[in-house]
Amino acid sequence: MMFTDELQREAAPIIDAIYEDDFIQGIIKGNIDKEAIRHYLKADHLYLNEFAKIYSLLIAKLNNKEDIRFLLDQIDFVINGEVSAHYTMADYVGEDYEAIIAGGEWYPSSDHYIKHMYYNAYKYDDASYTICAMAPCPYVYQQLALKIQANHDLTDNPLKEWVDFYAVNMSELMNRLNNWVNRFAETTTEENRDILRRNFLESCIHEKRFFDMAYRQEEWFYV
Ligand SMILES: Cc1ncc(CO)c(N)n1
Repeated sequence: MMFTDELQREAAPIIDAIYEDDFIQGIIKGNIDKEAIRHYLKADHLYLNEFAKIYSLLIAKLNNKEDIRFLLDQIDFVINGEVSAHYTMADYVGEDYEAIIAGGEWYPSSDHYIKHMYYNAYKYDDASYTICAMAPCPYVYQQLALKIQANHDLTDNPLKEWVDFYAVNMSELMNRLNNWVNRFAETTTEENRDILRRNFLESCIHEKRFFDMAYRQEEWFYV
């Protein structure tokens, strides 16, 4: 079994728990509180901006021109492509997207997630540590979308296009990220593999907390 297969096997219970949580169950039913979606968009717009910037830190760790070209394409996808998934959510809320995301911030759970990725990008020279912290972003969404599609008919669900987007757009990225990590994992120490494993599983938990953050409309200060 490849190292990343082991990671994904260990992540399965976390993804199952996310699937059962209120945010995803609300997506499945097509009746999630619009305030939860507004809060999600406020946070996720900023999260994706940082995700794109962290890709640029990864580029500095790579030498292969084709790998660098791929990450440049991923920066474009995150900034200009994934916004279509956000537009689906804005349509559900019934408000202008730019108006919704205005005033967003790194709420506590999103702040922790973003800094987990940056910490690894600045601490380690090898890209694999950062990639393991970033990989649950596409992987968890892909697995949730595929599980929703397999278990539910979303024909009349106003958030169907959000699910469909993540079911189809993550495969090439996951293959590339997995290849990078597996190549490094084959030659590094068990101690370093444990760091990679923890980075990946912590980010799966960060994904769970991000959805919960949106559902609870988490803020820094309750006054
Ligand atoms: C927090 C978060 N994780 C993953 C994705 C999927 O790209 C996203 N848009 N936001």
